[in-house]
Amino acid sequence: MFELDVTRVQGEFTLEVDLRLASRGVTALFGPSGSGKTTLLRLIAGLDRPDRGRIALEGYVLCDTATCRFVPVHRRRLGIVFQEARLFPHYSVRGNLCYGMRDEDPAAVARISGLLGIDHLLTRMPNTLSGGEARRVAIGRALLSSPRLLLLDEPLTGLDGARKQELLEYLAALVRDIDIPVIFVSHDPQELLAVADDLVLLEKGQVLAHGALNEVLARPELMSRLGGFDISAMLAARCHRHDVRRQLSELRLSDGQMLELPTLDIEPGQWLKIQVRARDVAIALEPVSGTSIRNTLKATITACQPLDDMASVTLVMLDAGQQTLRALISTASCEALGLAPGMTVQALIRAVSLARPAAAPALADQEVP
Ligand SMILES: Nc1ncnc2c1ncn2[C@@H]1O[C@H](COP(=O)(O)OP(=O)(O)OP(=O)(O)O)[C@@H](O)[C@H]1O
Repeated sequence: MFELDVTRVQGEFTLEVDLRLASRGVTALFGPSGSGKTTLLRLIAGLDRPDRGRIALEGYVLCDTATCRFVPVHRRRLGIVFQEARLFPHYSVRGNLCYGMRDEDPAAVARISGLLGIDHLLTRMPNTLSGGEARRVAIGRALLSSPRLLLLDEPLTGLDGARKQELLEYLAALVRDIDIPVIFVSHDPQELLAVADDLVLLEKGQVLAHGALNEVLARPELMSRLGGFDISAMLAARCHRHDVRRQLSELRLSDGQMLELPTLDIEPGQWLKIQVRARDVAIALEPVSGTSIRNTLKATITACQPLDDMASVTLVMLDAGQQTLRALISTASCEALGLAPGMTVQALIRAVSLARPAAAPALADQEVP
């Protein structure tokens, strides 16, 4: 477990955070500009000291003001990747990758460079690399130093669309392969949806919410604070087949229900997560015909909750084959249909609204529901 219980005052601003993060997986730090993300990252890295508090990783204390313990940045064994790659210009890519390794381990270099797609760059010098390639090398170097924790501070910022997408794909695959906690700071909801397991929402130096990404995204009281996220659900589904003529992919949920969406680049048989935005889900009491909506899922209502900041809109929580789905409908419709927990309804979802989060990889076996 990664324990963070720190306070730091900077002028008018106070960061006050008390968090327990998982030992594995990606925790996204999200919050508006000035909410304290960088301040927190600098405390974890050991670039600044808290005024009060303790930071411990798997019981190893990095900092504790009560006992005056402070492990300096170079002895924390953290992998840190900033917005800019900061490679050593006089070392080759291989030299950069091996820089922080205690003993050179060709098998580890081969594994990480394979995962990051930089095998062909190993003899090149940093000034010959593109921005995206240099970031991949920086991430590889951070990982090969056998860190206890990986800190990624907006590692994709400033890359153009194609390079960003490419690096996101490598990153999404990589973070599933490593066995240390990863803290990922980003302003971009699509990046976080692709790589994060958990989300910490910061505001004015305080933790407003912390939990599994899917659960935090579903909390109606956070809707206005989550900016670009929208309320959504992530459904795990298996690619059943592709219909080339109609340019659609058919997916099946674990209970056998089917979804159709524009063709996905995934092999039949593979599992993946699909983002379903609550505002793209409508509800009917009975199966409907004569509609353009291609997807109908039978679901049970588990809760109906008007939004705190918009009472004319109700969030309906649904259970579809033991997966949570959400629908945002008008409170007037909710009342007119008499919707209530326990009712079985039809959730209608437009095919074109369904999306696989950018670069989200196929699910690993242990993630399949
Ligand atoms: N040295 C300092 N002295 C006084 N205030 C500071 C100092 N450094 C940062 N702050 C303030 O602390 C607050 C948190 O800043 P921080 O950089 O952690 O935010 P952030 O969430 O990373 O923002 P961004 O998304 O814009 O990078 C801001 O109000 C900032 O002005």
